[in-house]
Amino acid sequence: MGNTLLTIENVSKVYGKTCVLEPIELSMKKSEIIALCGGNGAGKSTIIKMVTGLTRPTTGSILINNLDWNKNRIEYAKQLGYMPDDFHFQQPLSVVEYLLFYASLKKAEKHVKQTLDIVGLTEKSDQLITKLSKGMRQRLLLAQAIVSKPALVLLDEPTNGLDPHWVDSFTEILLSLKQNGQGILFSTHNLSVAEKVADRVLFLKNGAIKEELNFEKDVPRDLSKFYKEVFI
Ligand SMILES: Nc1ncnc2c1ncn2[C@@H]1O[C@H](COP(=O)(O)OP(=O)(O)OP(=O)(O)O)[C@@H](O)[C@H]1O
Repeated sequence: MGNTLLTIENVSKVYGKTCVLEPIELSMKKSEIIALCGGNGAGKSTIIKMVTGLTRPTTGSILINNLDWNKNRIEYAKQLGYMPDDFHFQQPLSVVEYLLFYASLKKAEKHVKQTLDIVGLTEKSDQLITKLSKGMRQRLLLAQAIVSKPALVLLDEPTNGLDPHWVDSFTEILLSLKQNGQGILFSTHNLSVAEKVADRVLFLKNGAIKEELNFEKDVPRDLSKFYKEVFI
């Protein structure tokens, strides 16, 4: 259990009469990066939202650092940072005010300046968040997810809207989080990002994990070829 960060056991999700996620099992180590890939509606966001605690699983259990959301939500929440796939900023806050607010929830105000620097938003600190471009919004959402240096970083489609420079920087940011001992579970349609950073890639289809590639076991990193052969 010592090196285990996340344990997902027999977790499924049913909405009404529709099963959108078959029971899955996943054990993730500290410092591990896992990418969830698969077509639209495959179940990637559902998994991530269940790990955050925002959506409850229909069956099964999820533990982060051996903590159970059902038993201690506050300690559970402290373990994670979450970047949603879409978020519409409505509050009349500046970039730095927004990040300070989220940082204060986790007593991480001292990391705000450094985090704005990491995501390249220092110069935009005083800009209203409602006036940010899509890519800048994404970078602010990433900042919000990593500012408290959580043990587990959950990112839903983090590279959506990022320009090529920031896609590259994003991969570097993830690798530096890994170096810090943080684990990352993220969903992506960007197979080259998954290839570059992930230790493991899980391929989902119709609410089930169909394939898993473990790069630690020397699988060649050509996901687009693999994806075409298996999924199209
Ligand atoms: N609140 C909900 N009520 C009913 N069905 C839902 C709800 N949220 C998601 N679903 C369904 O669950 C399935 C999986 O959705 P999910 O958002 O997890 O897919 P995804 O793999 O993240 O897709 P995408 O790549 O399009 O973001 C879809 O069929 C979706 O319609």
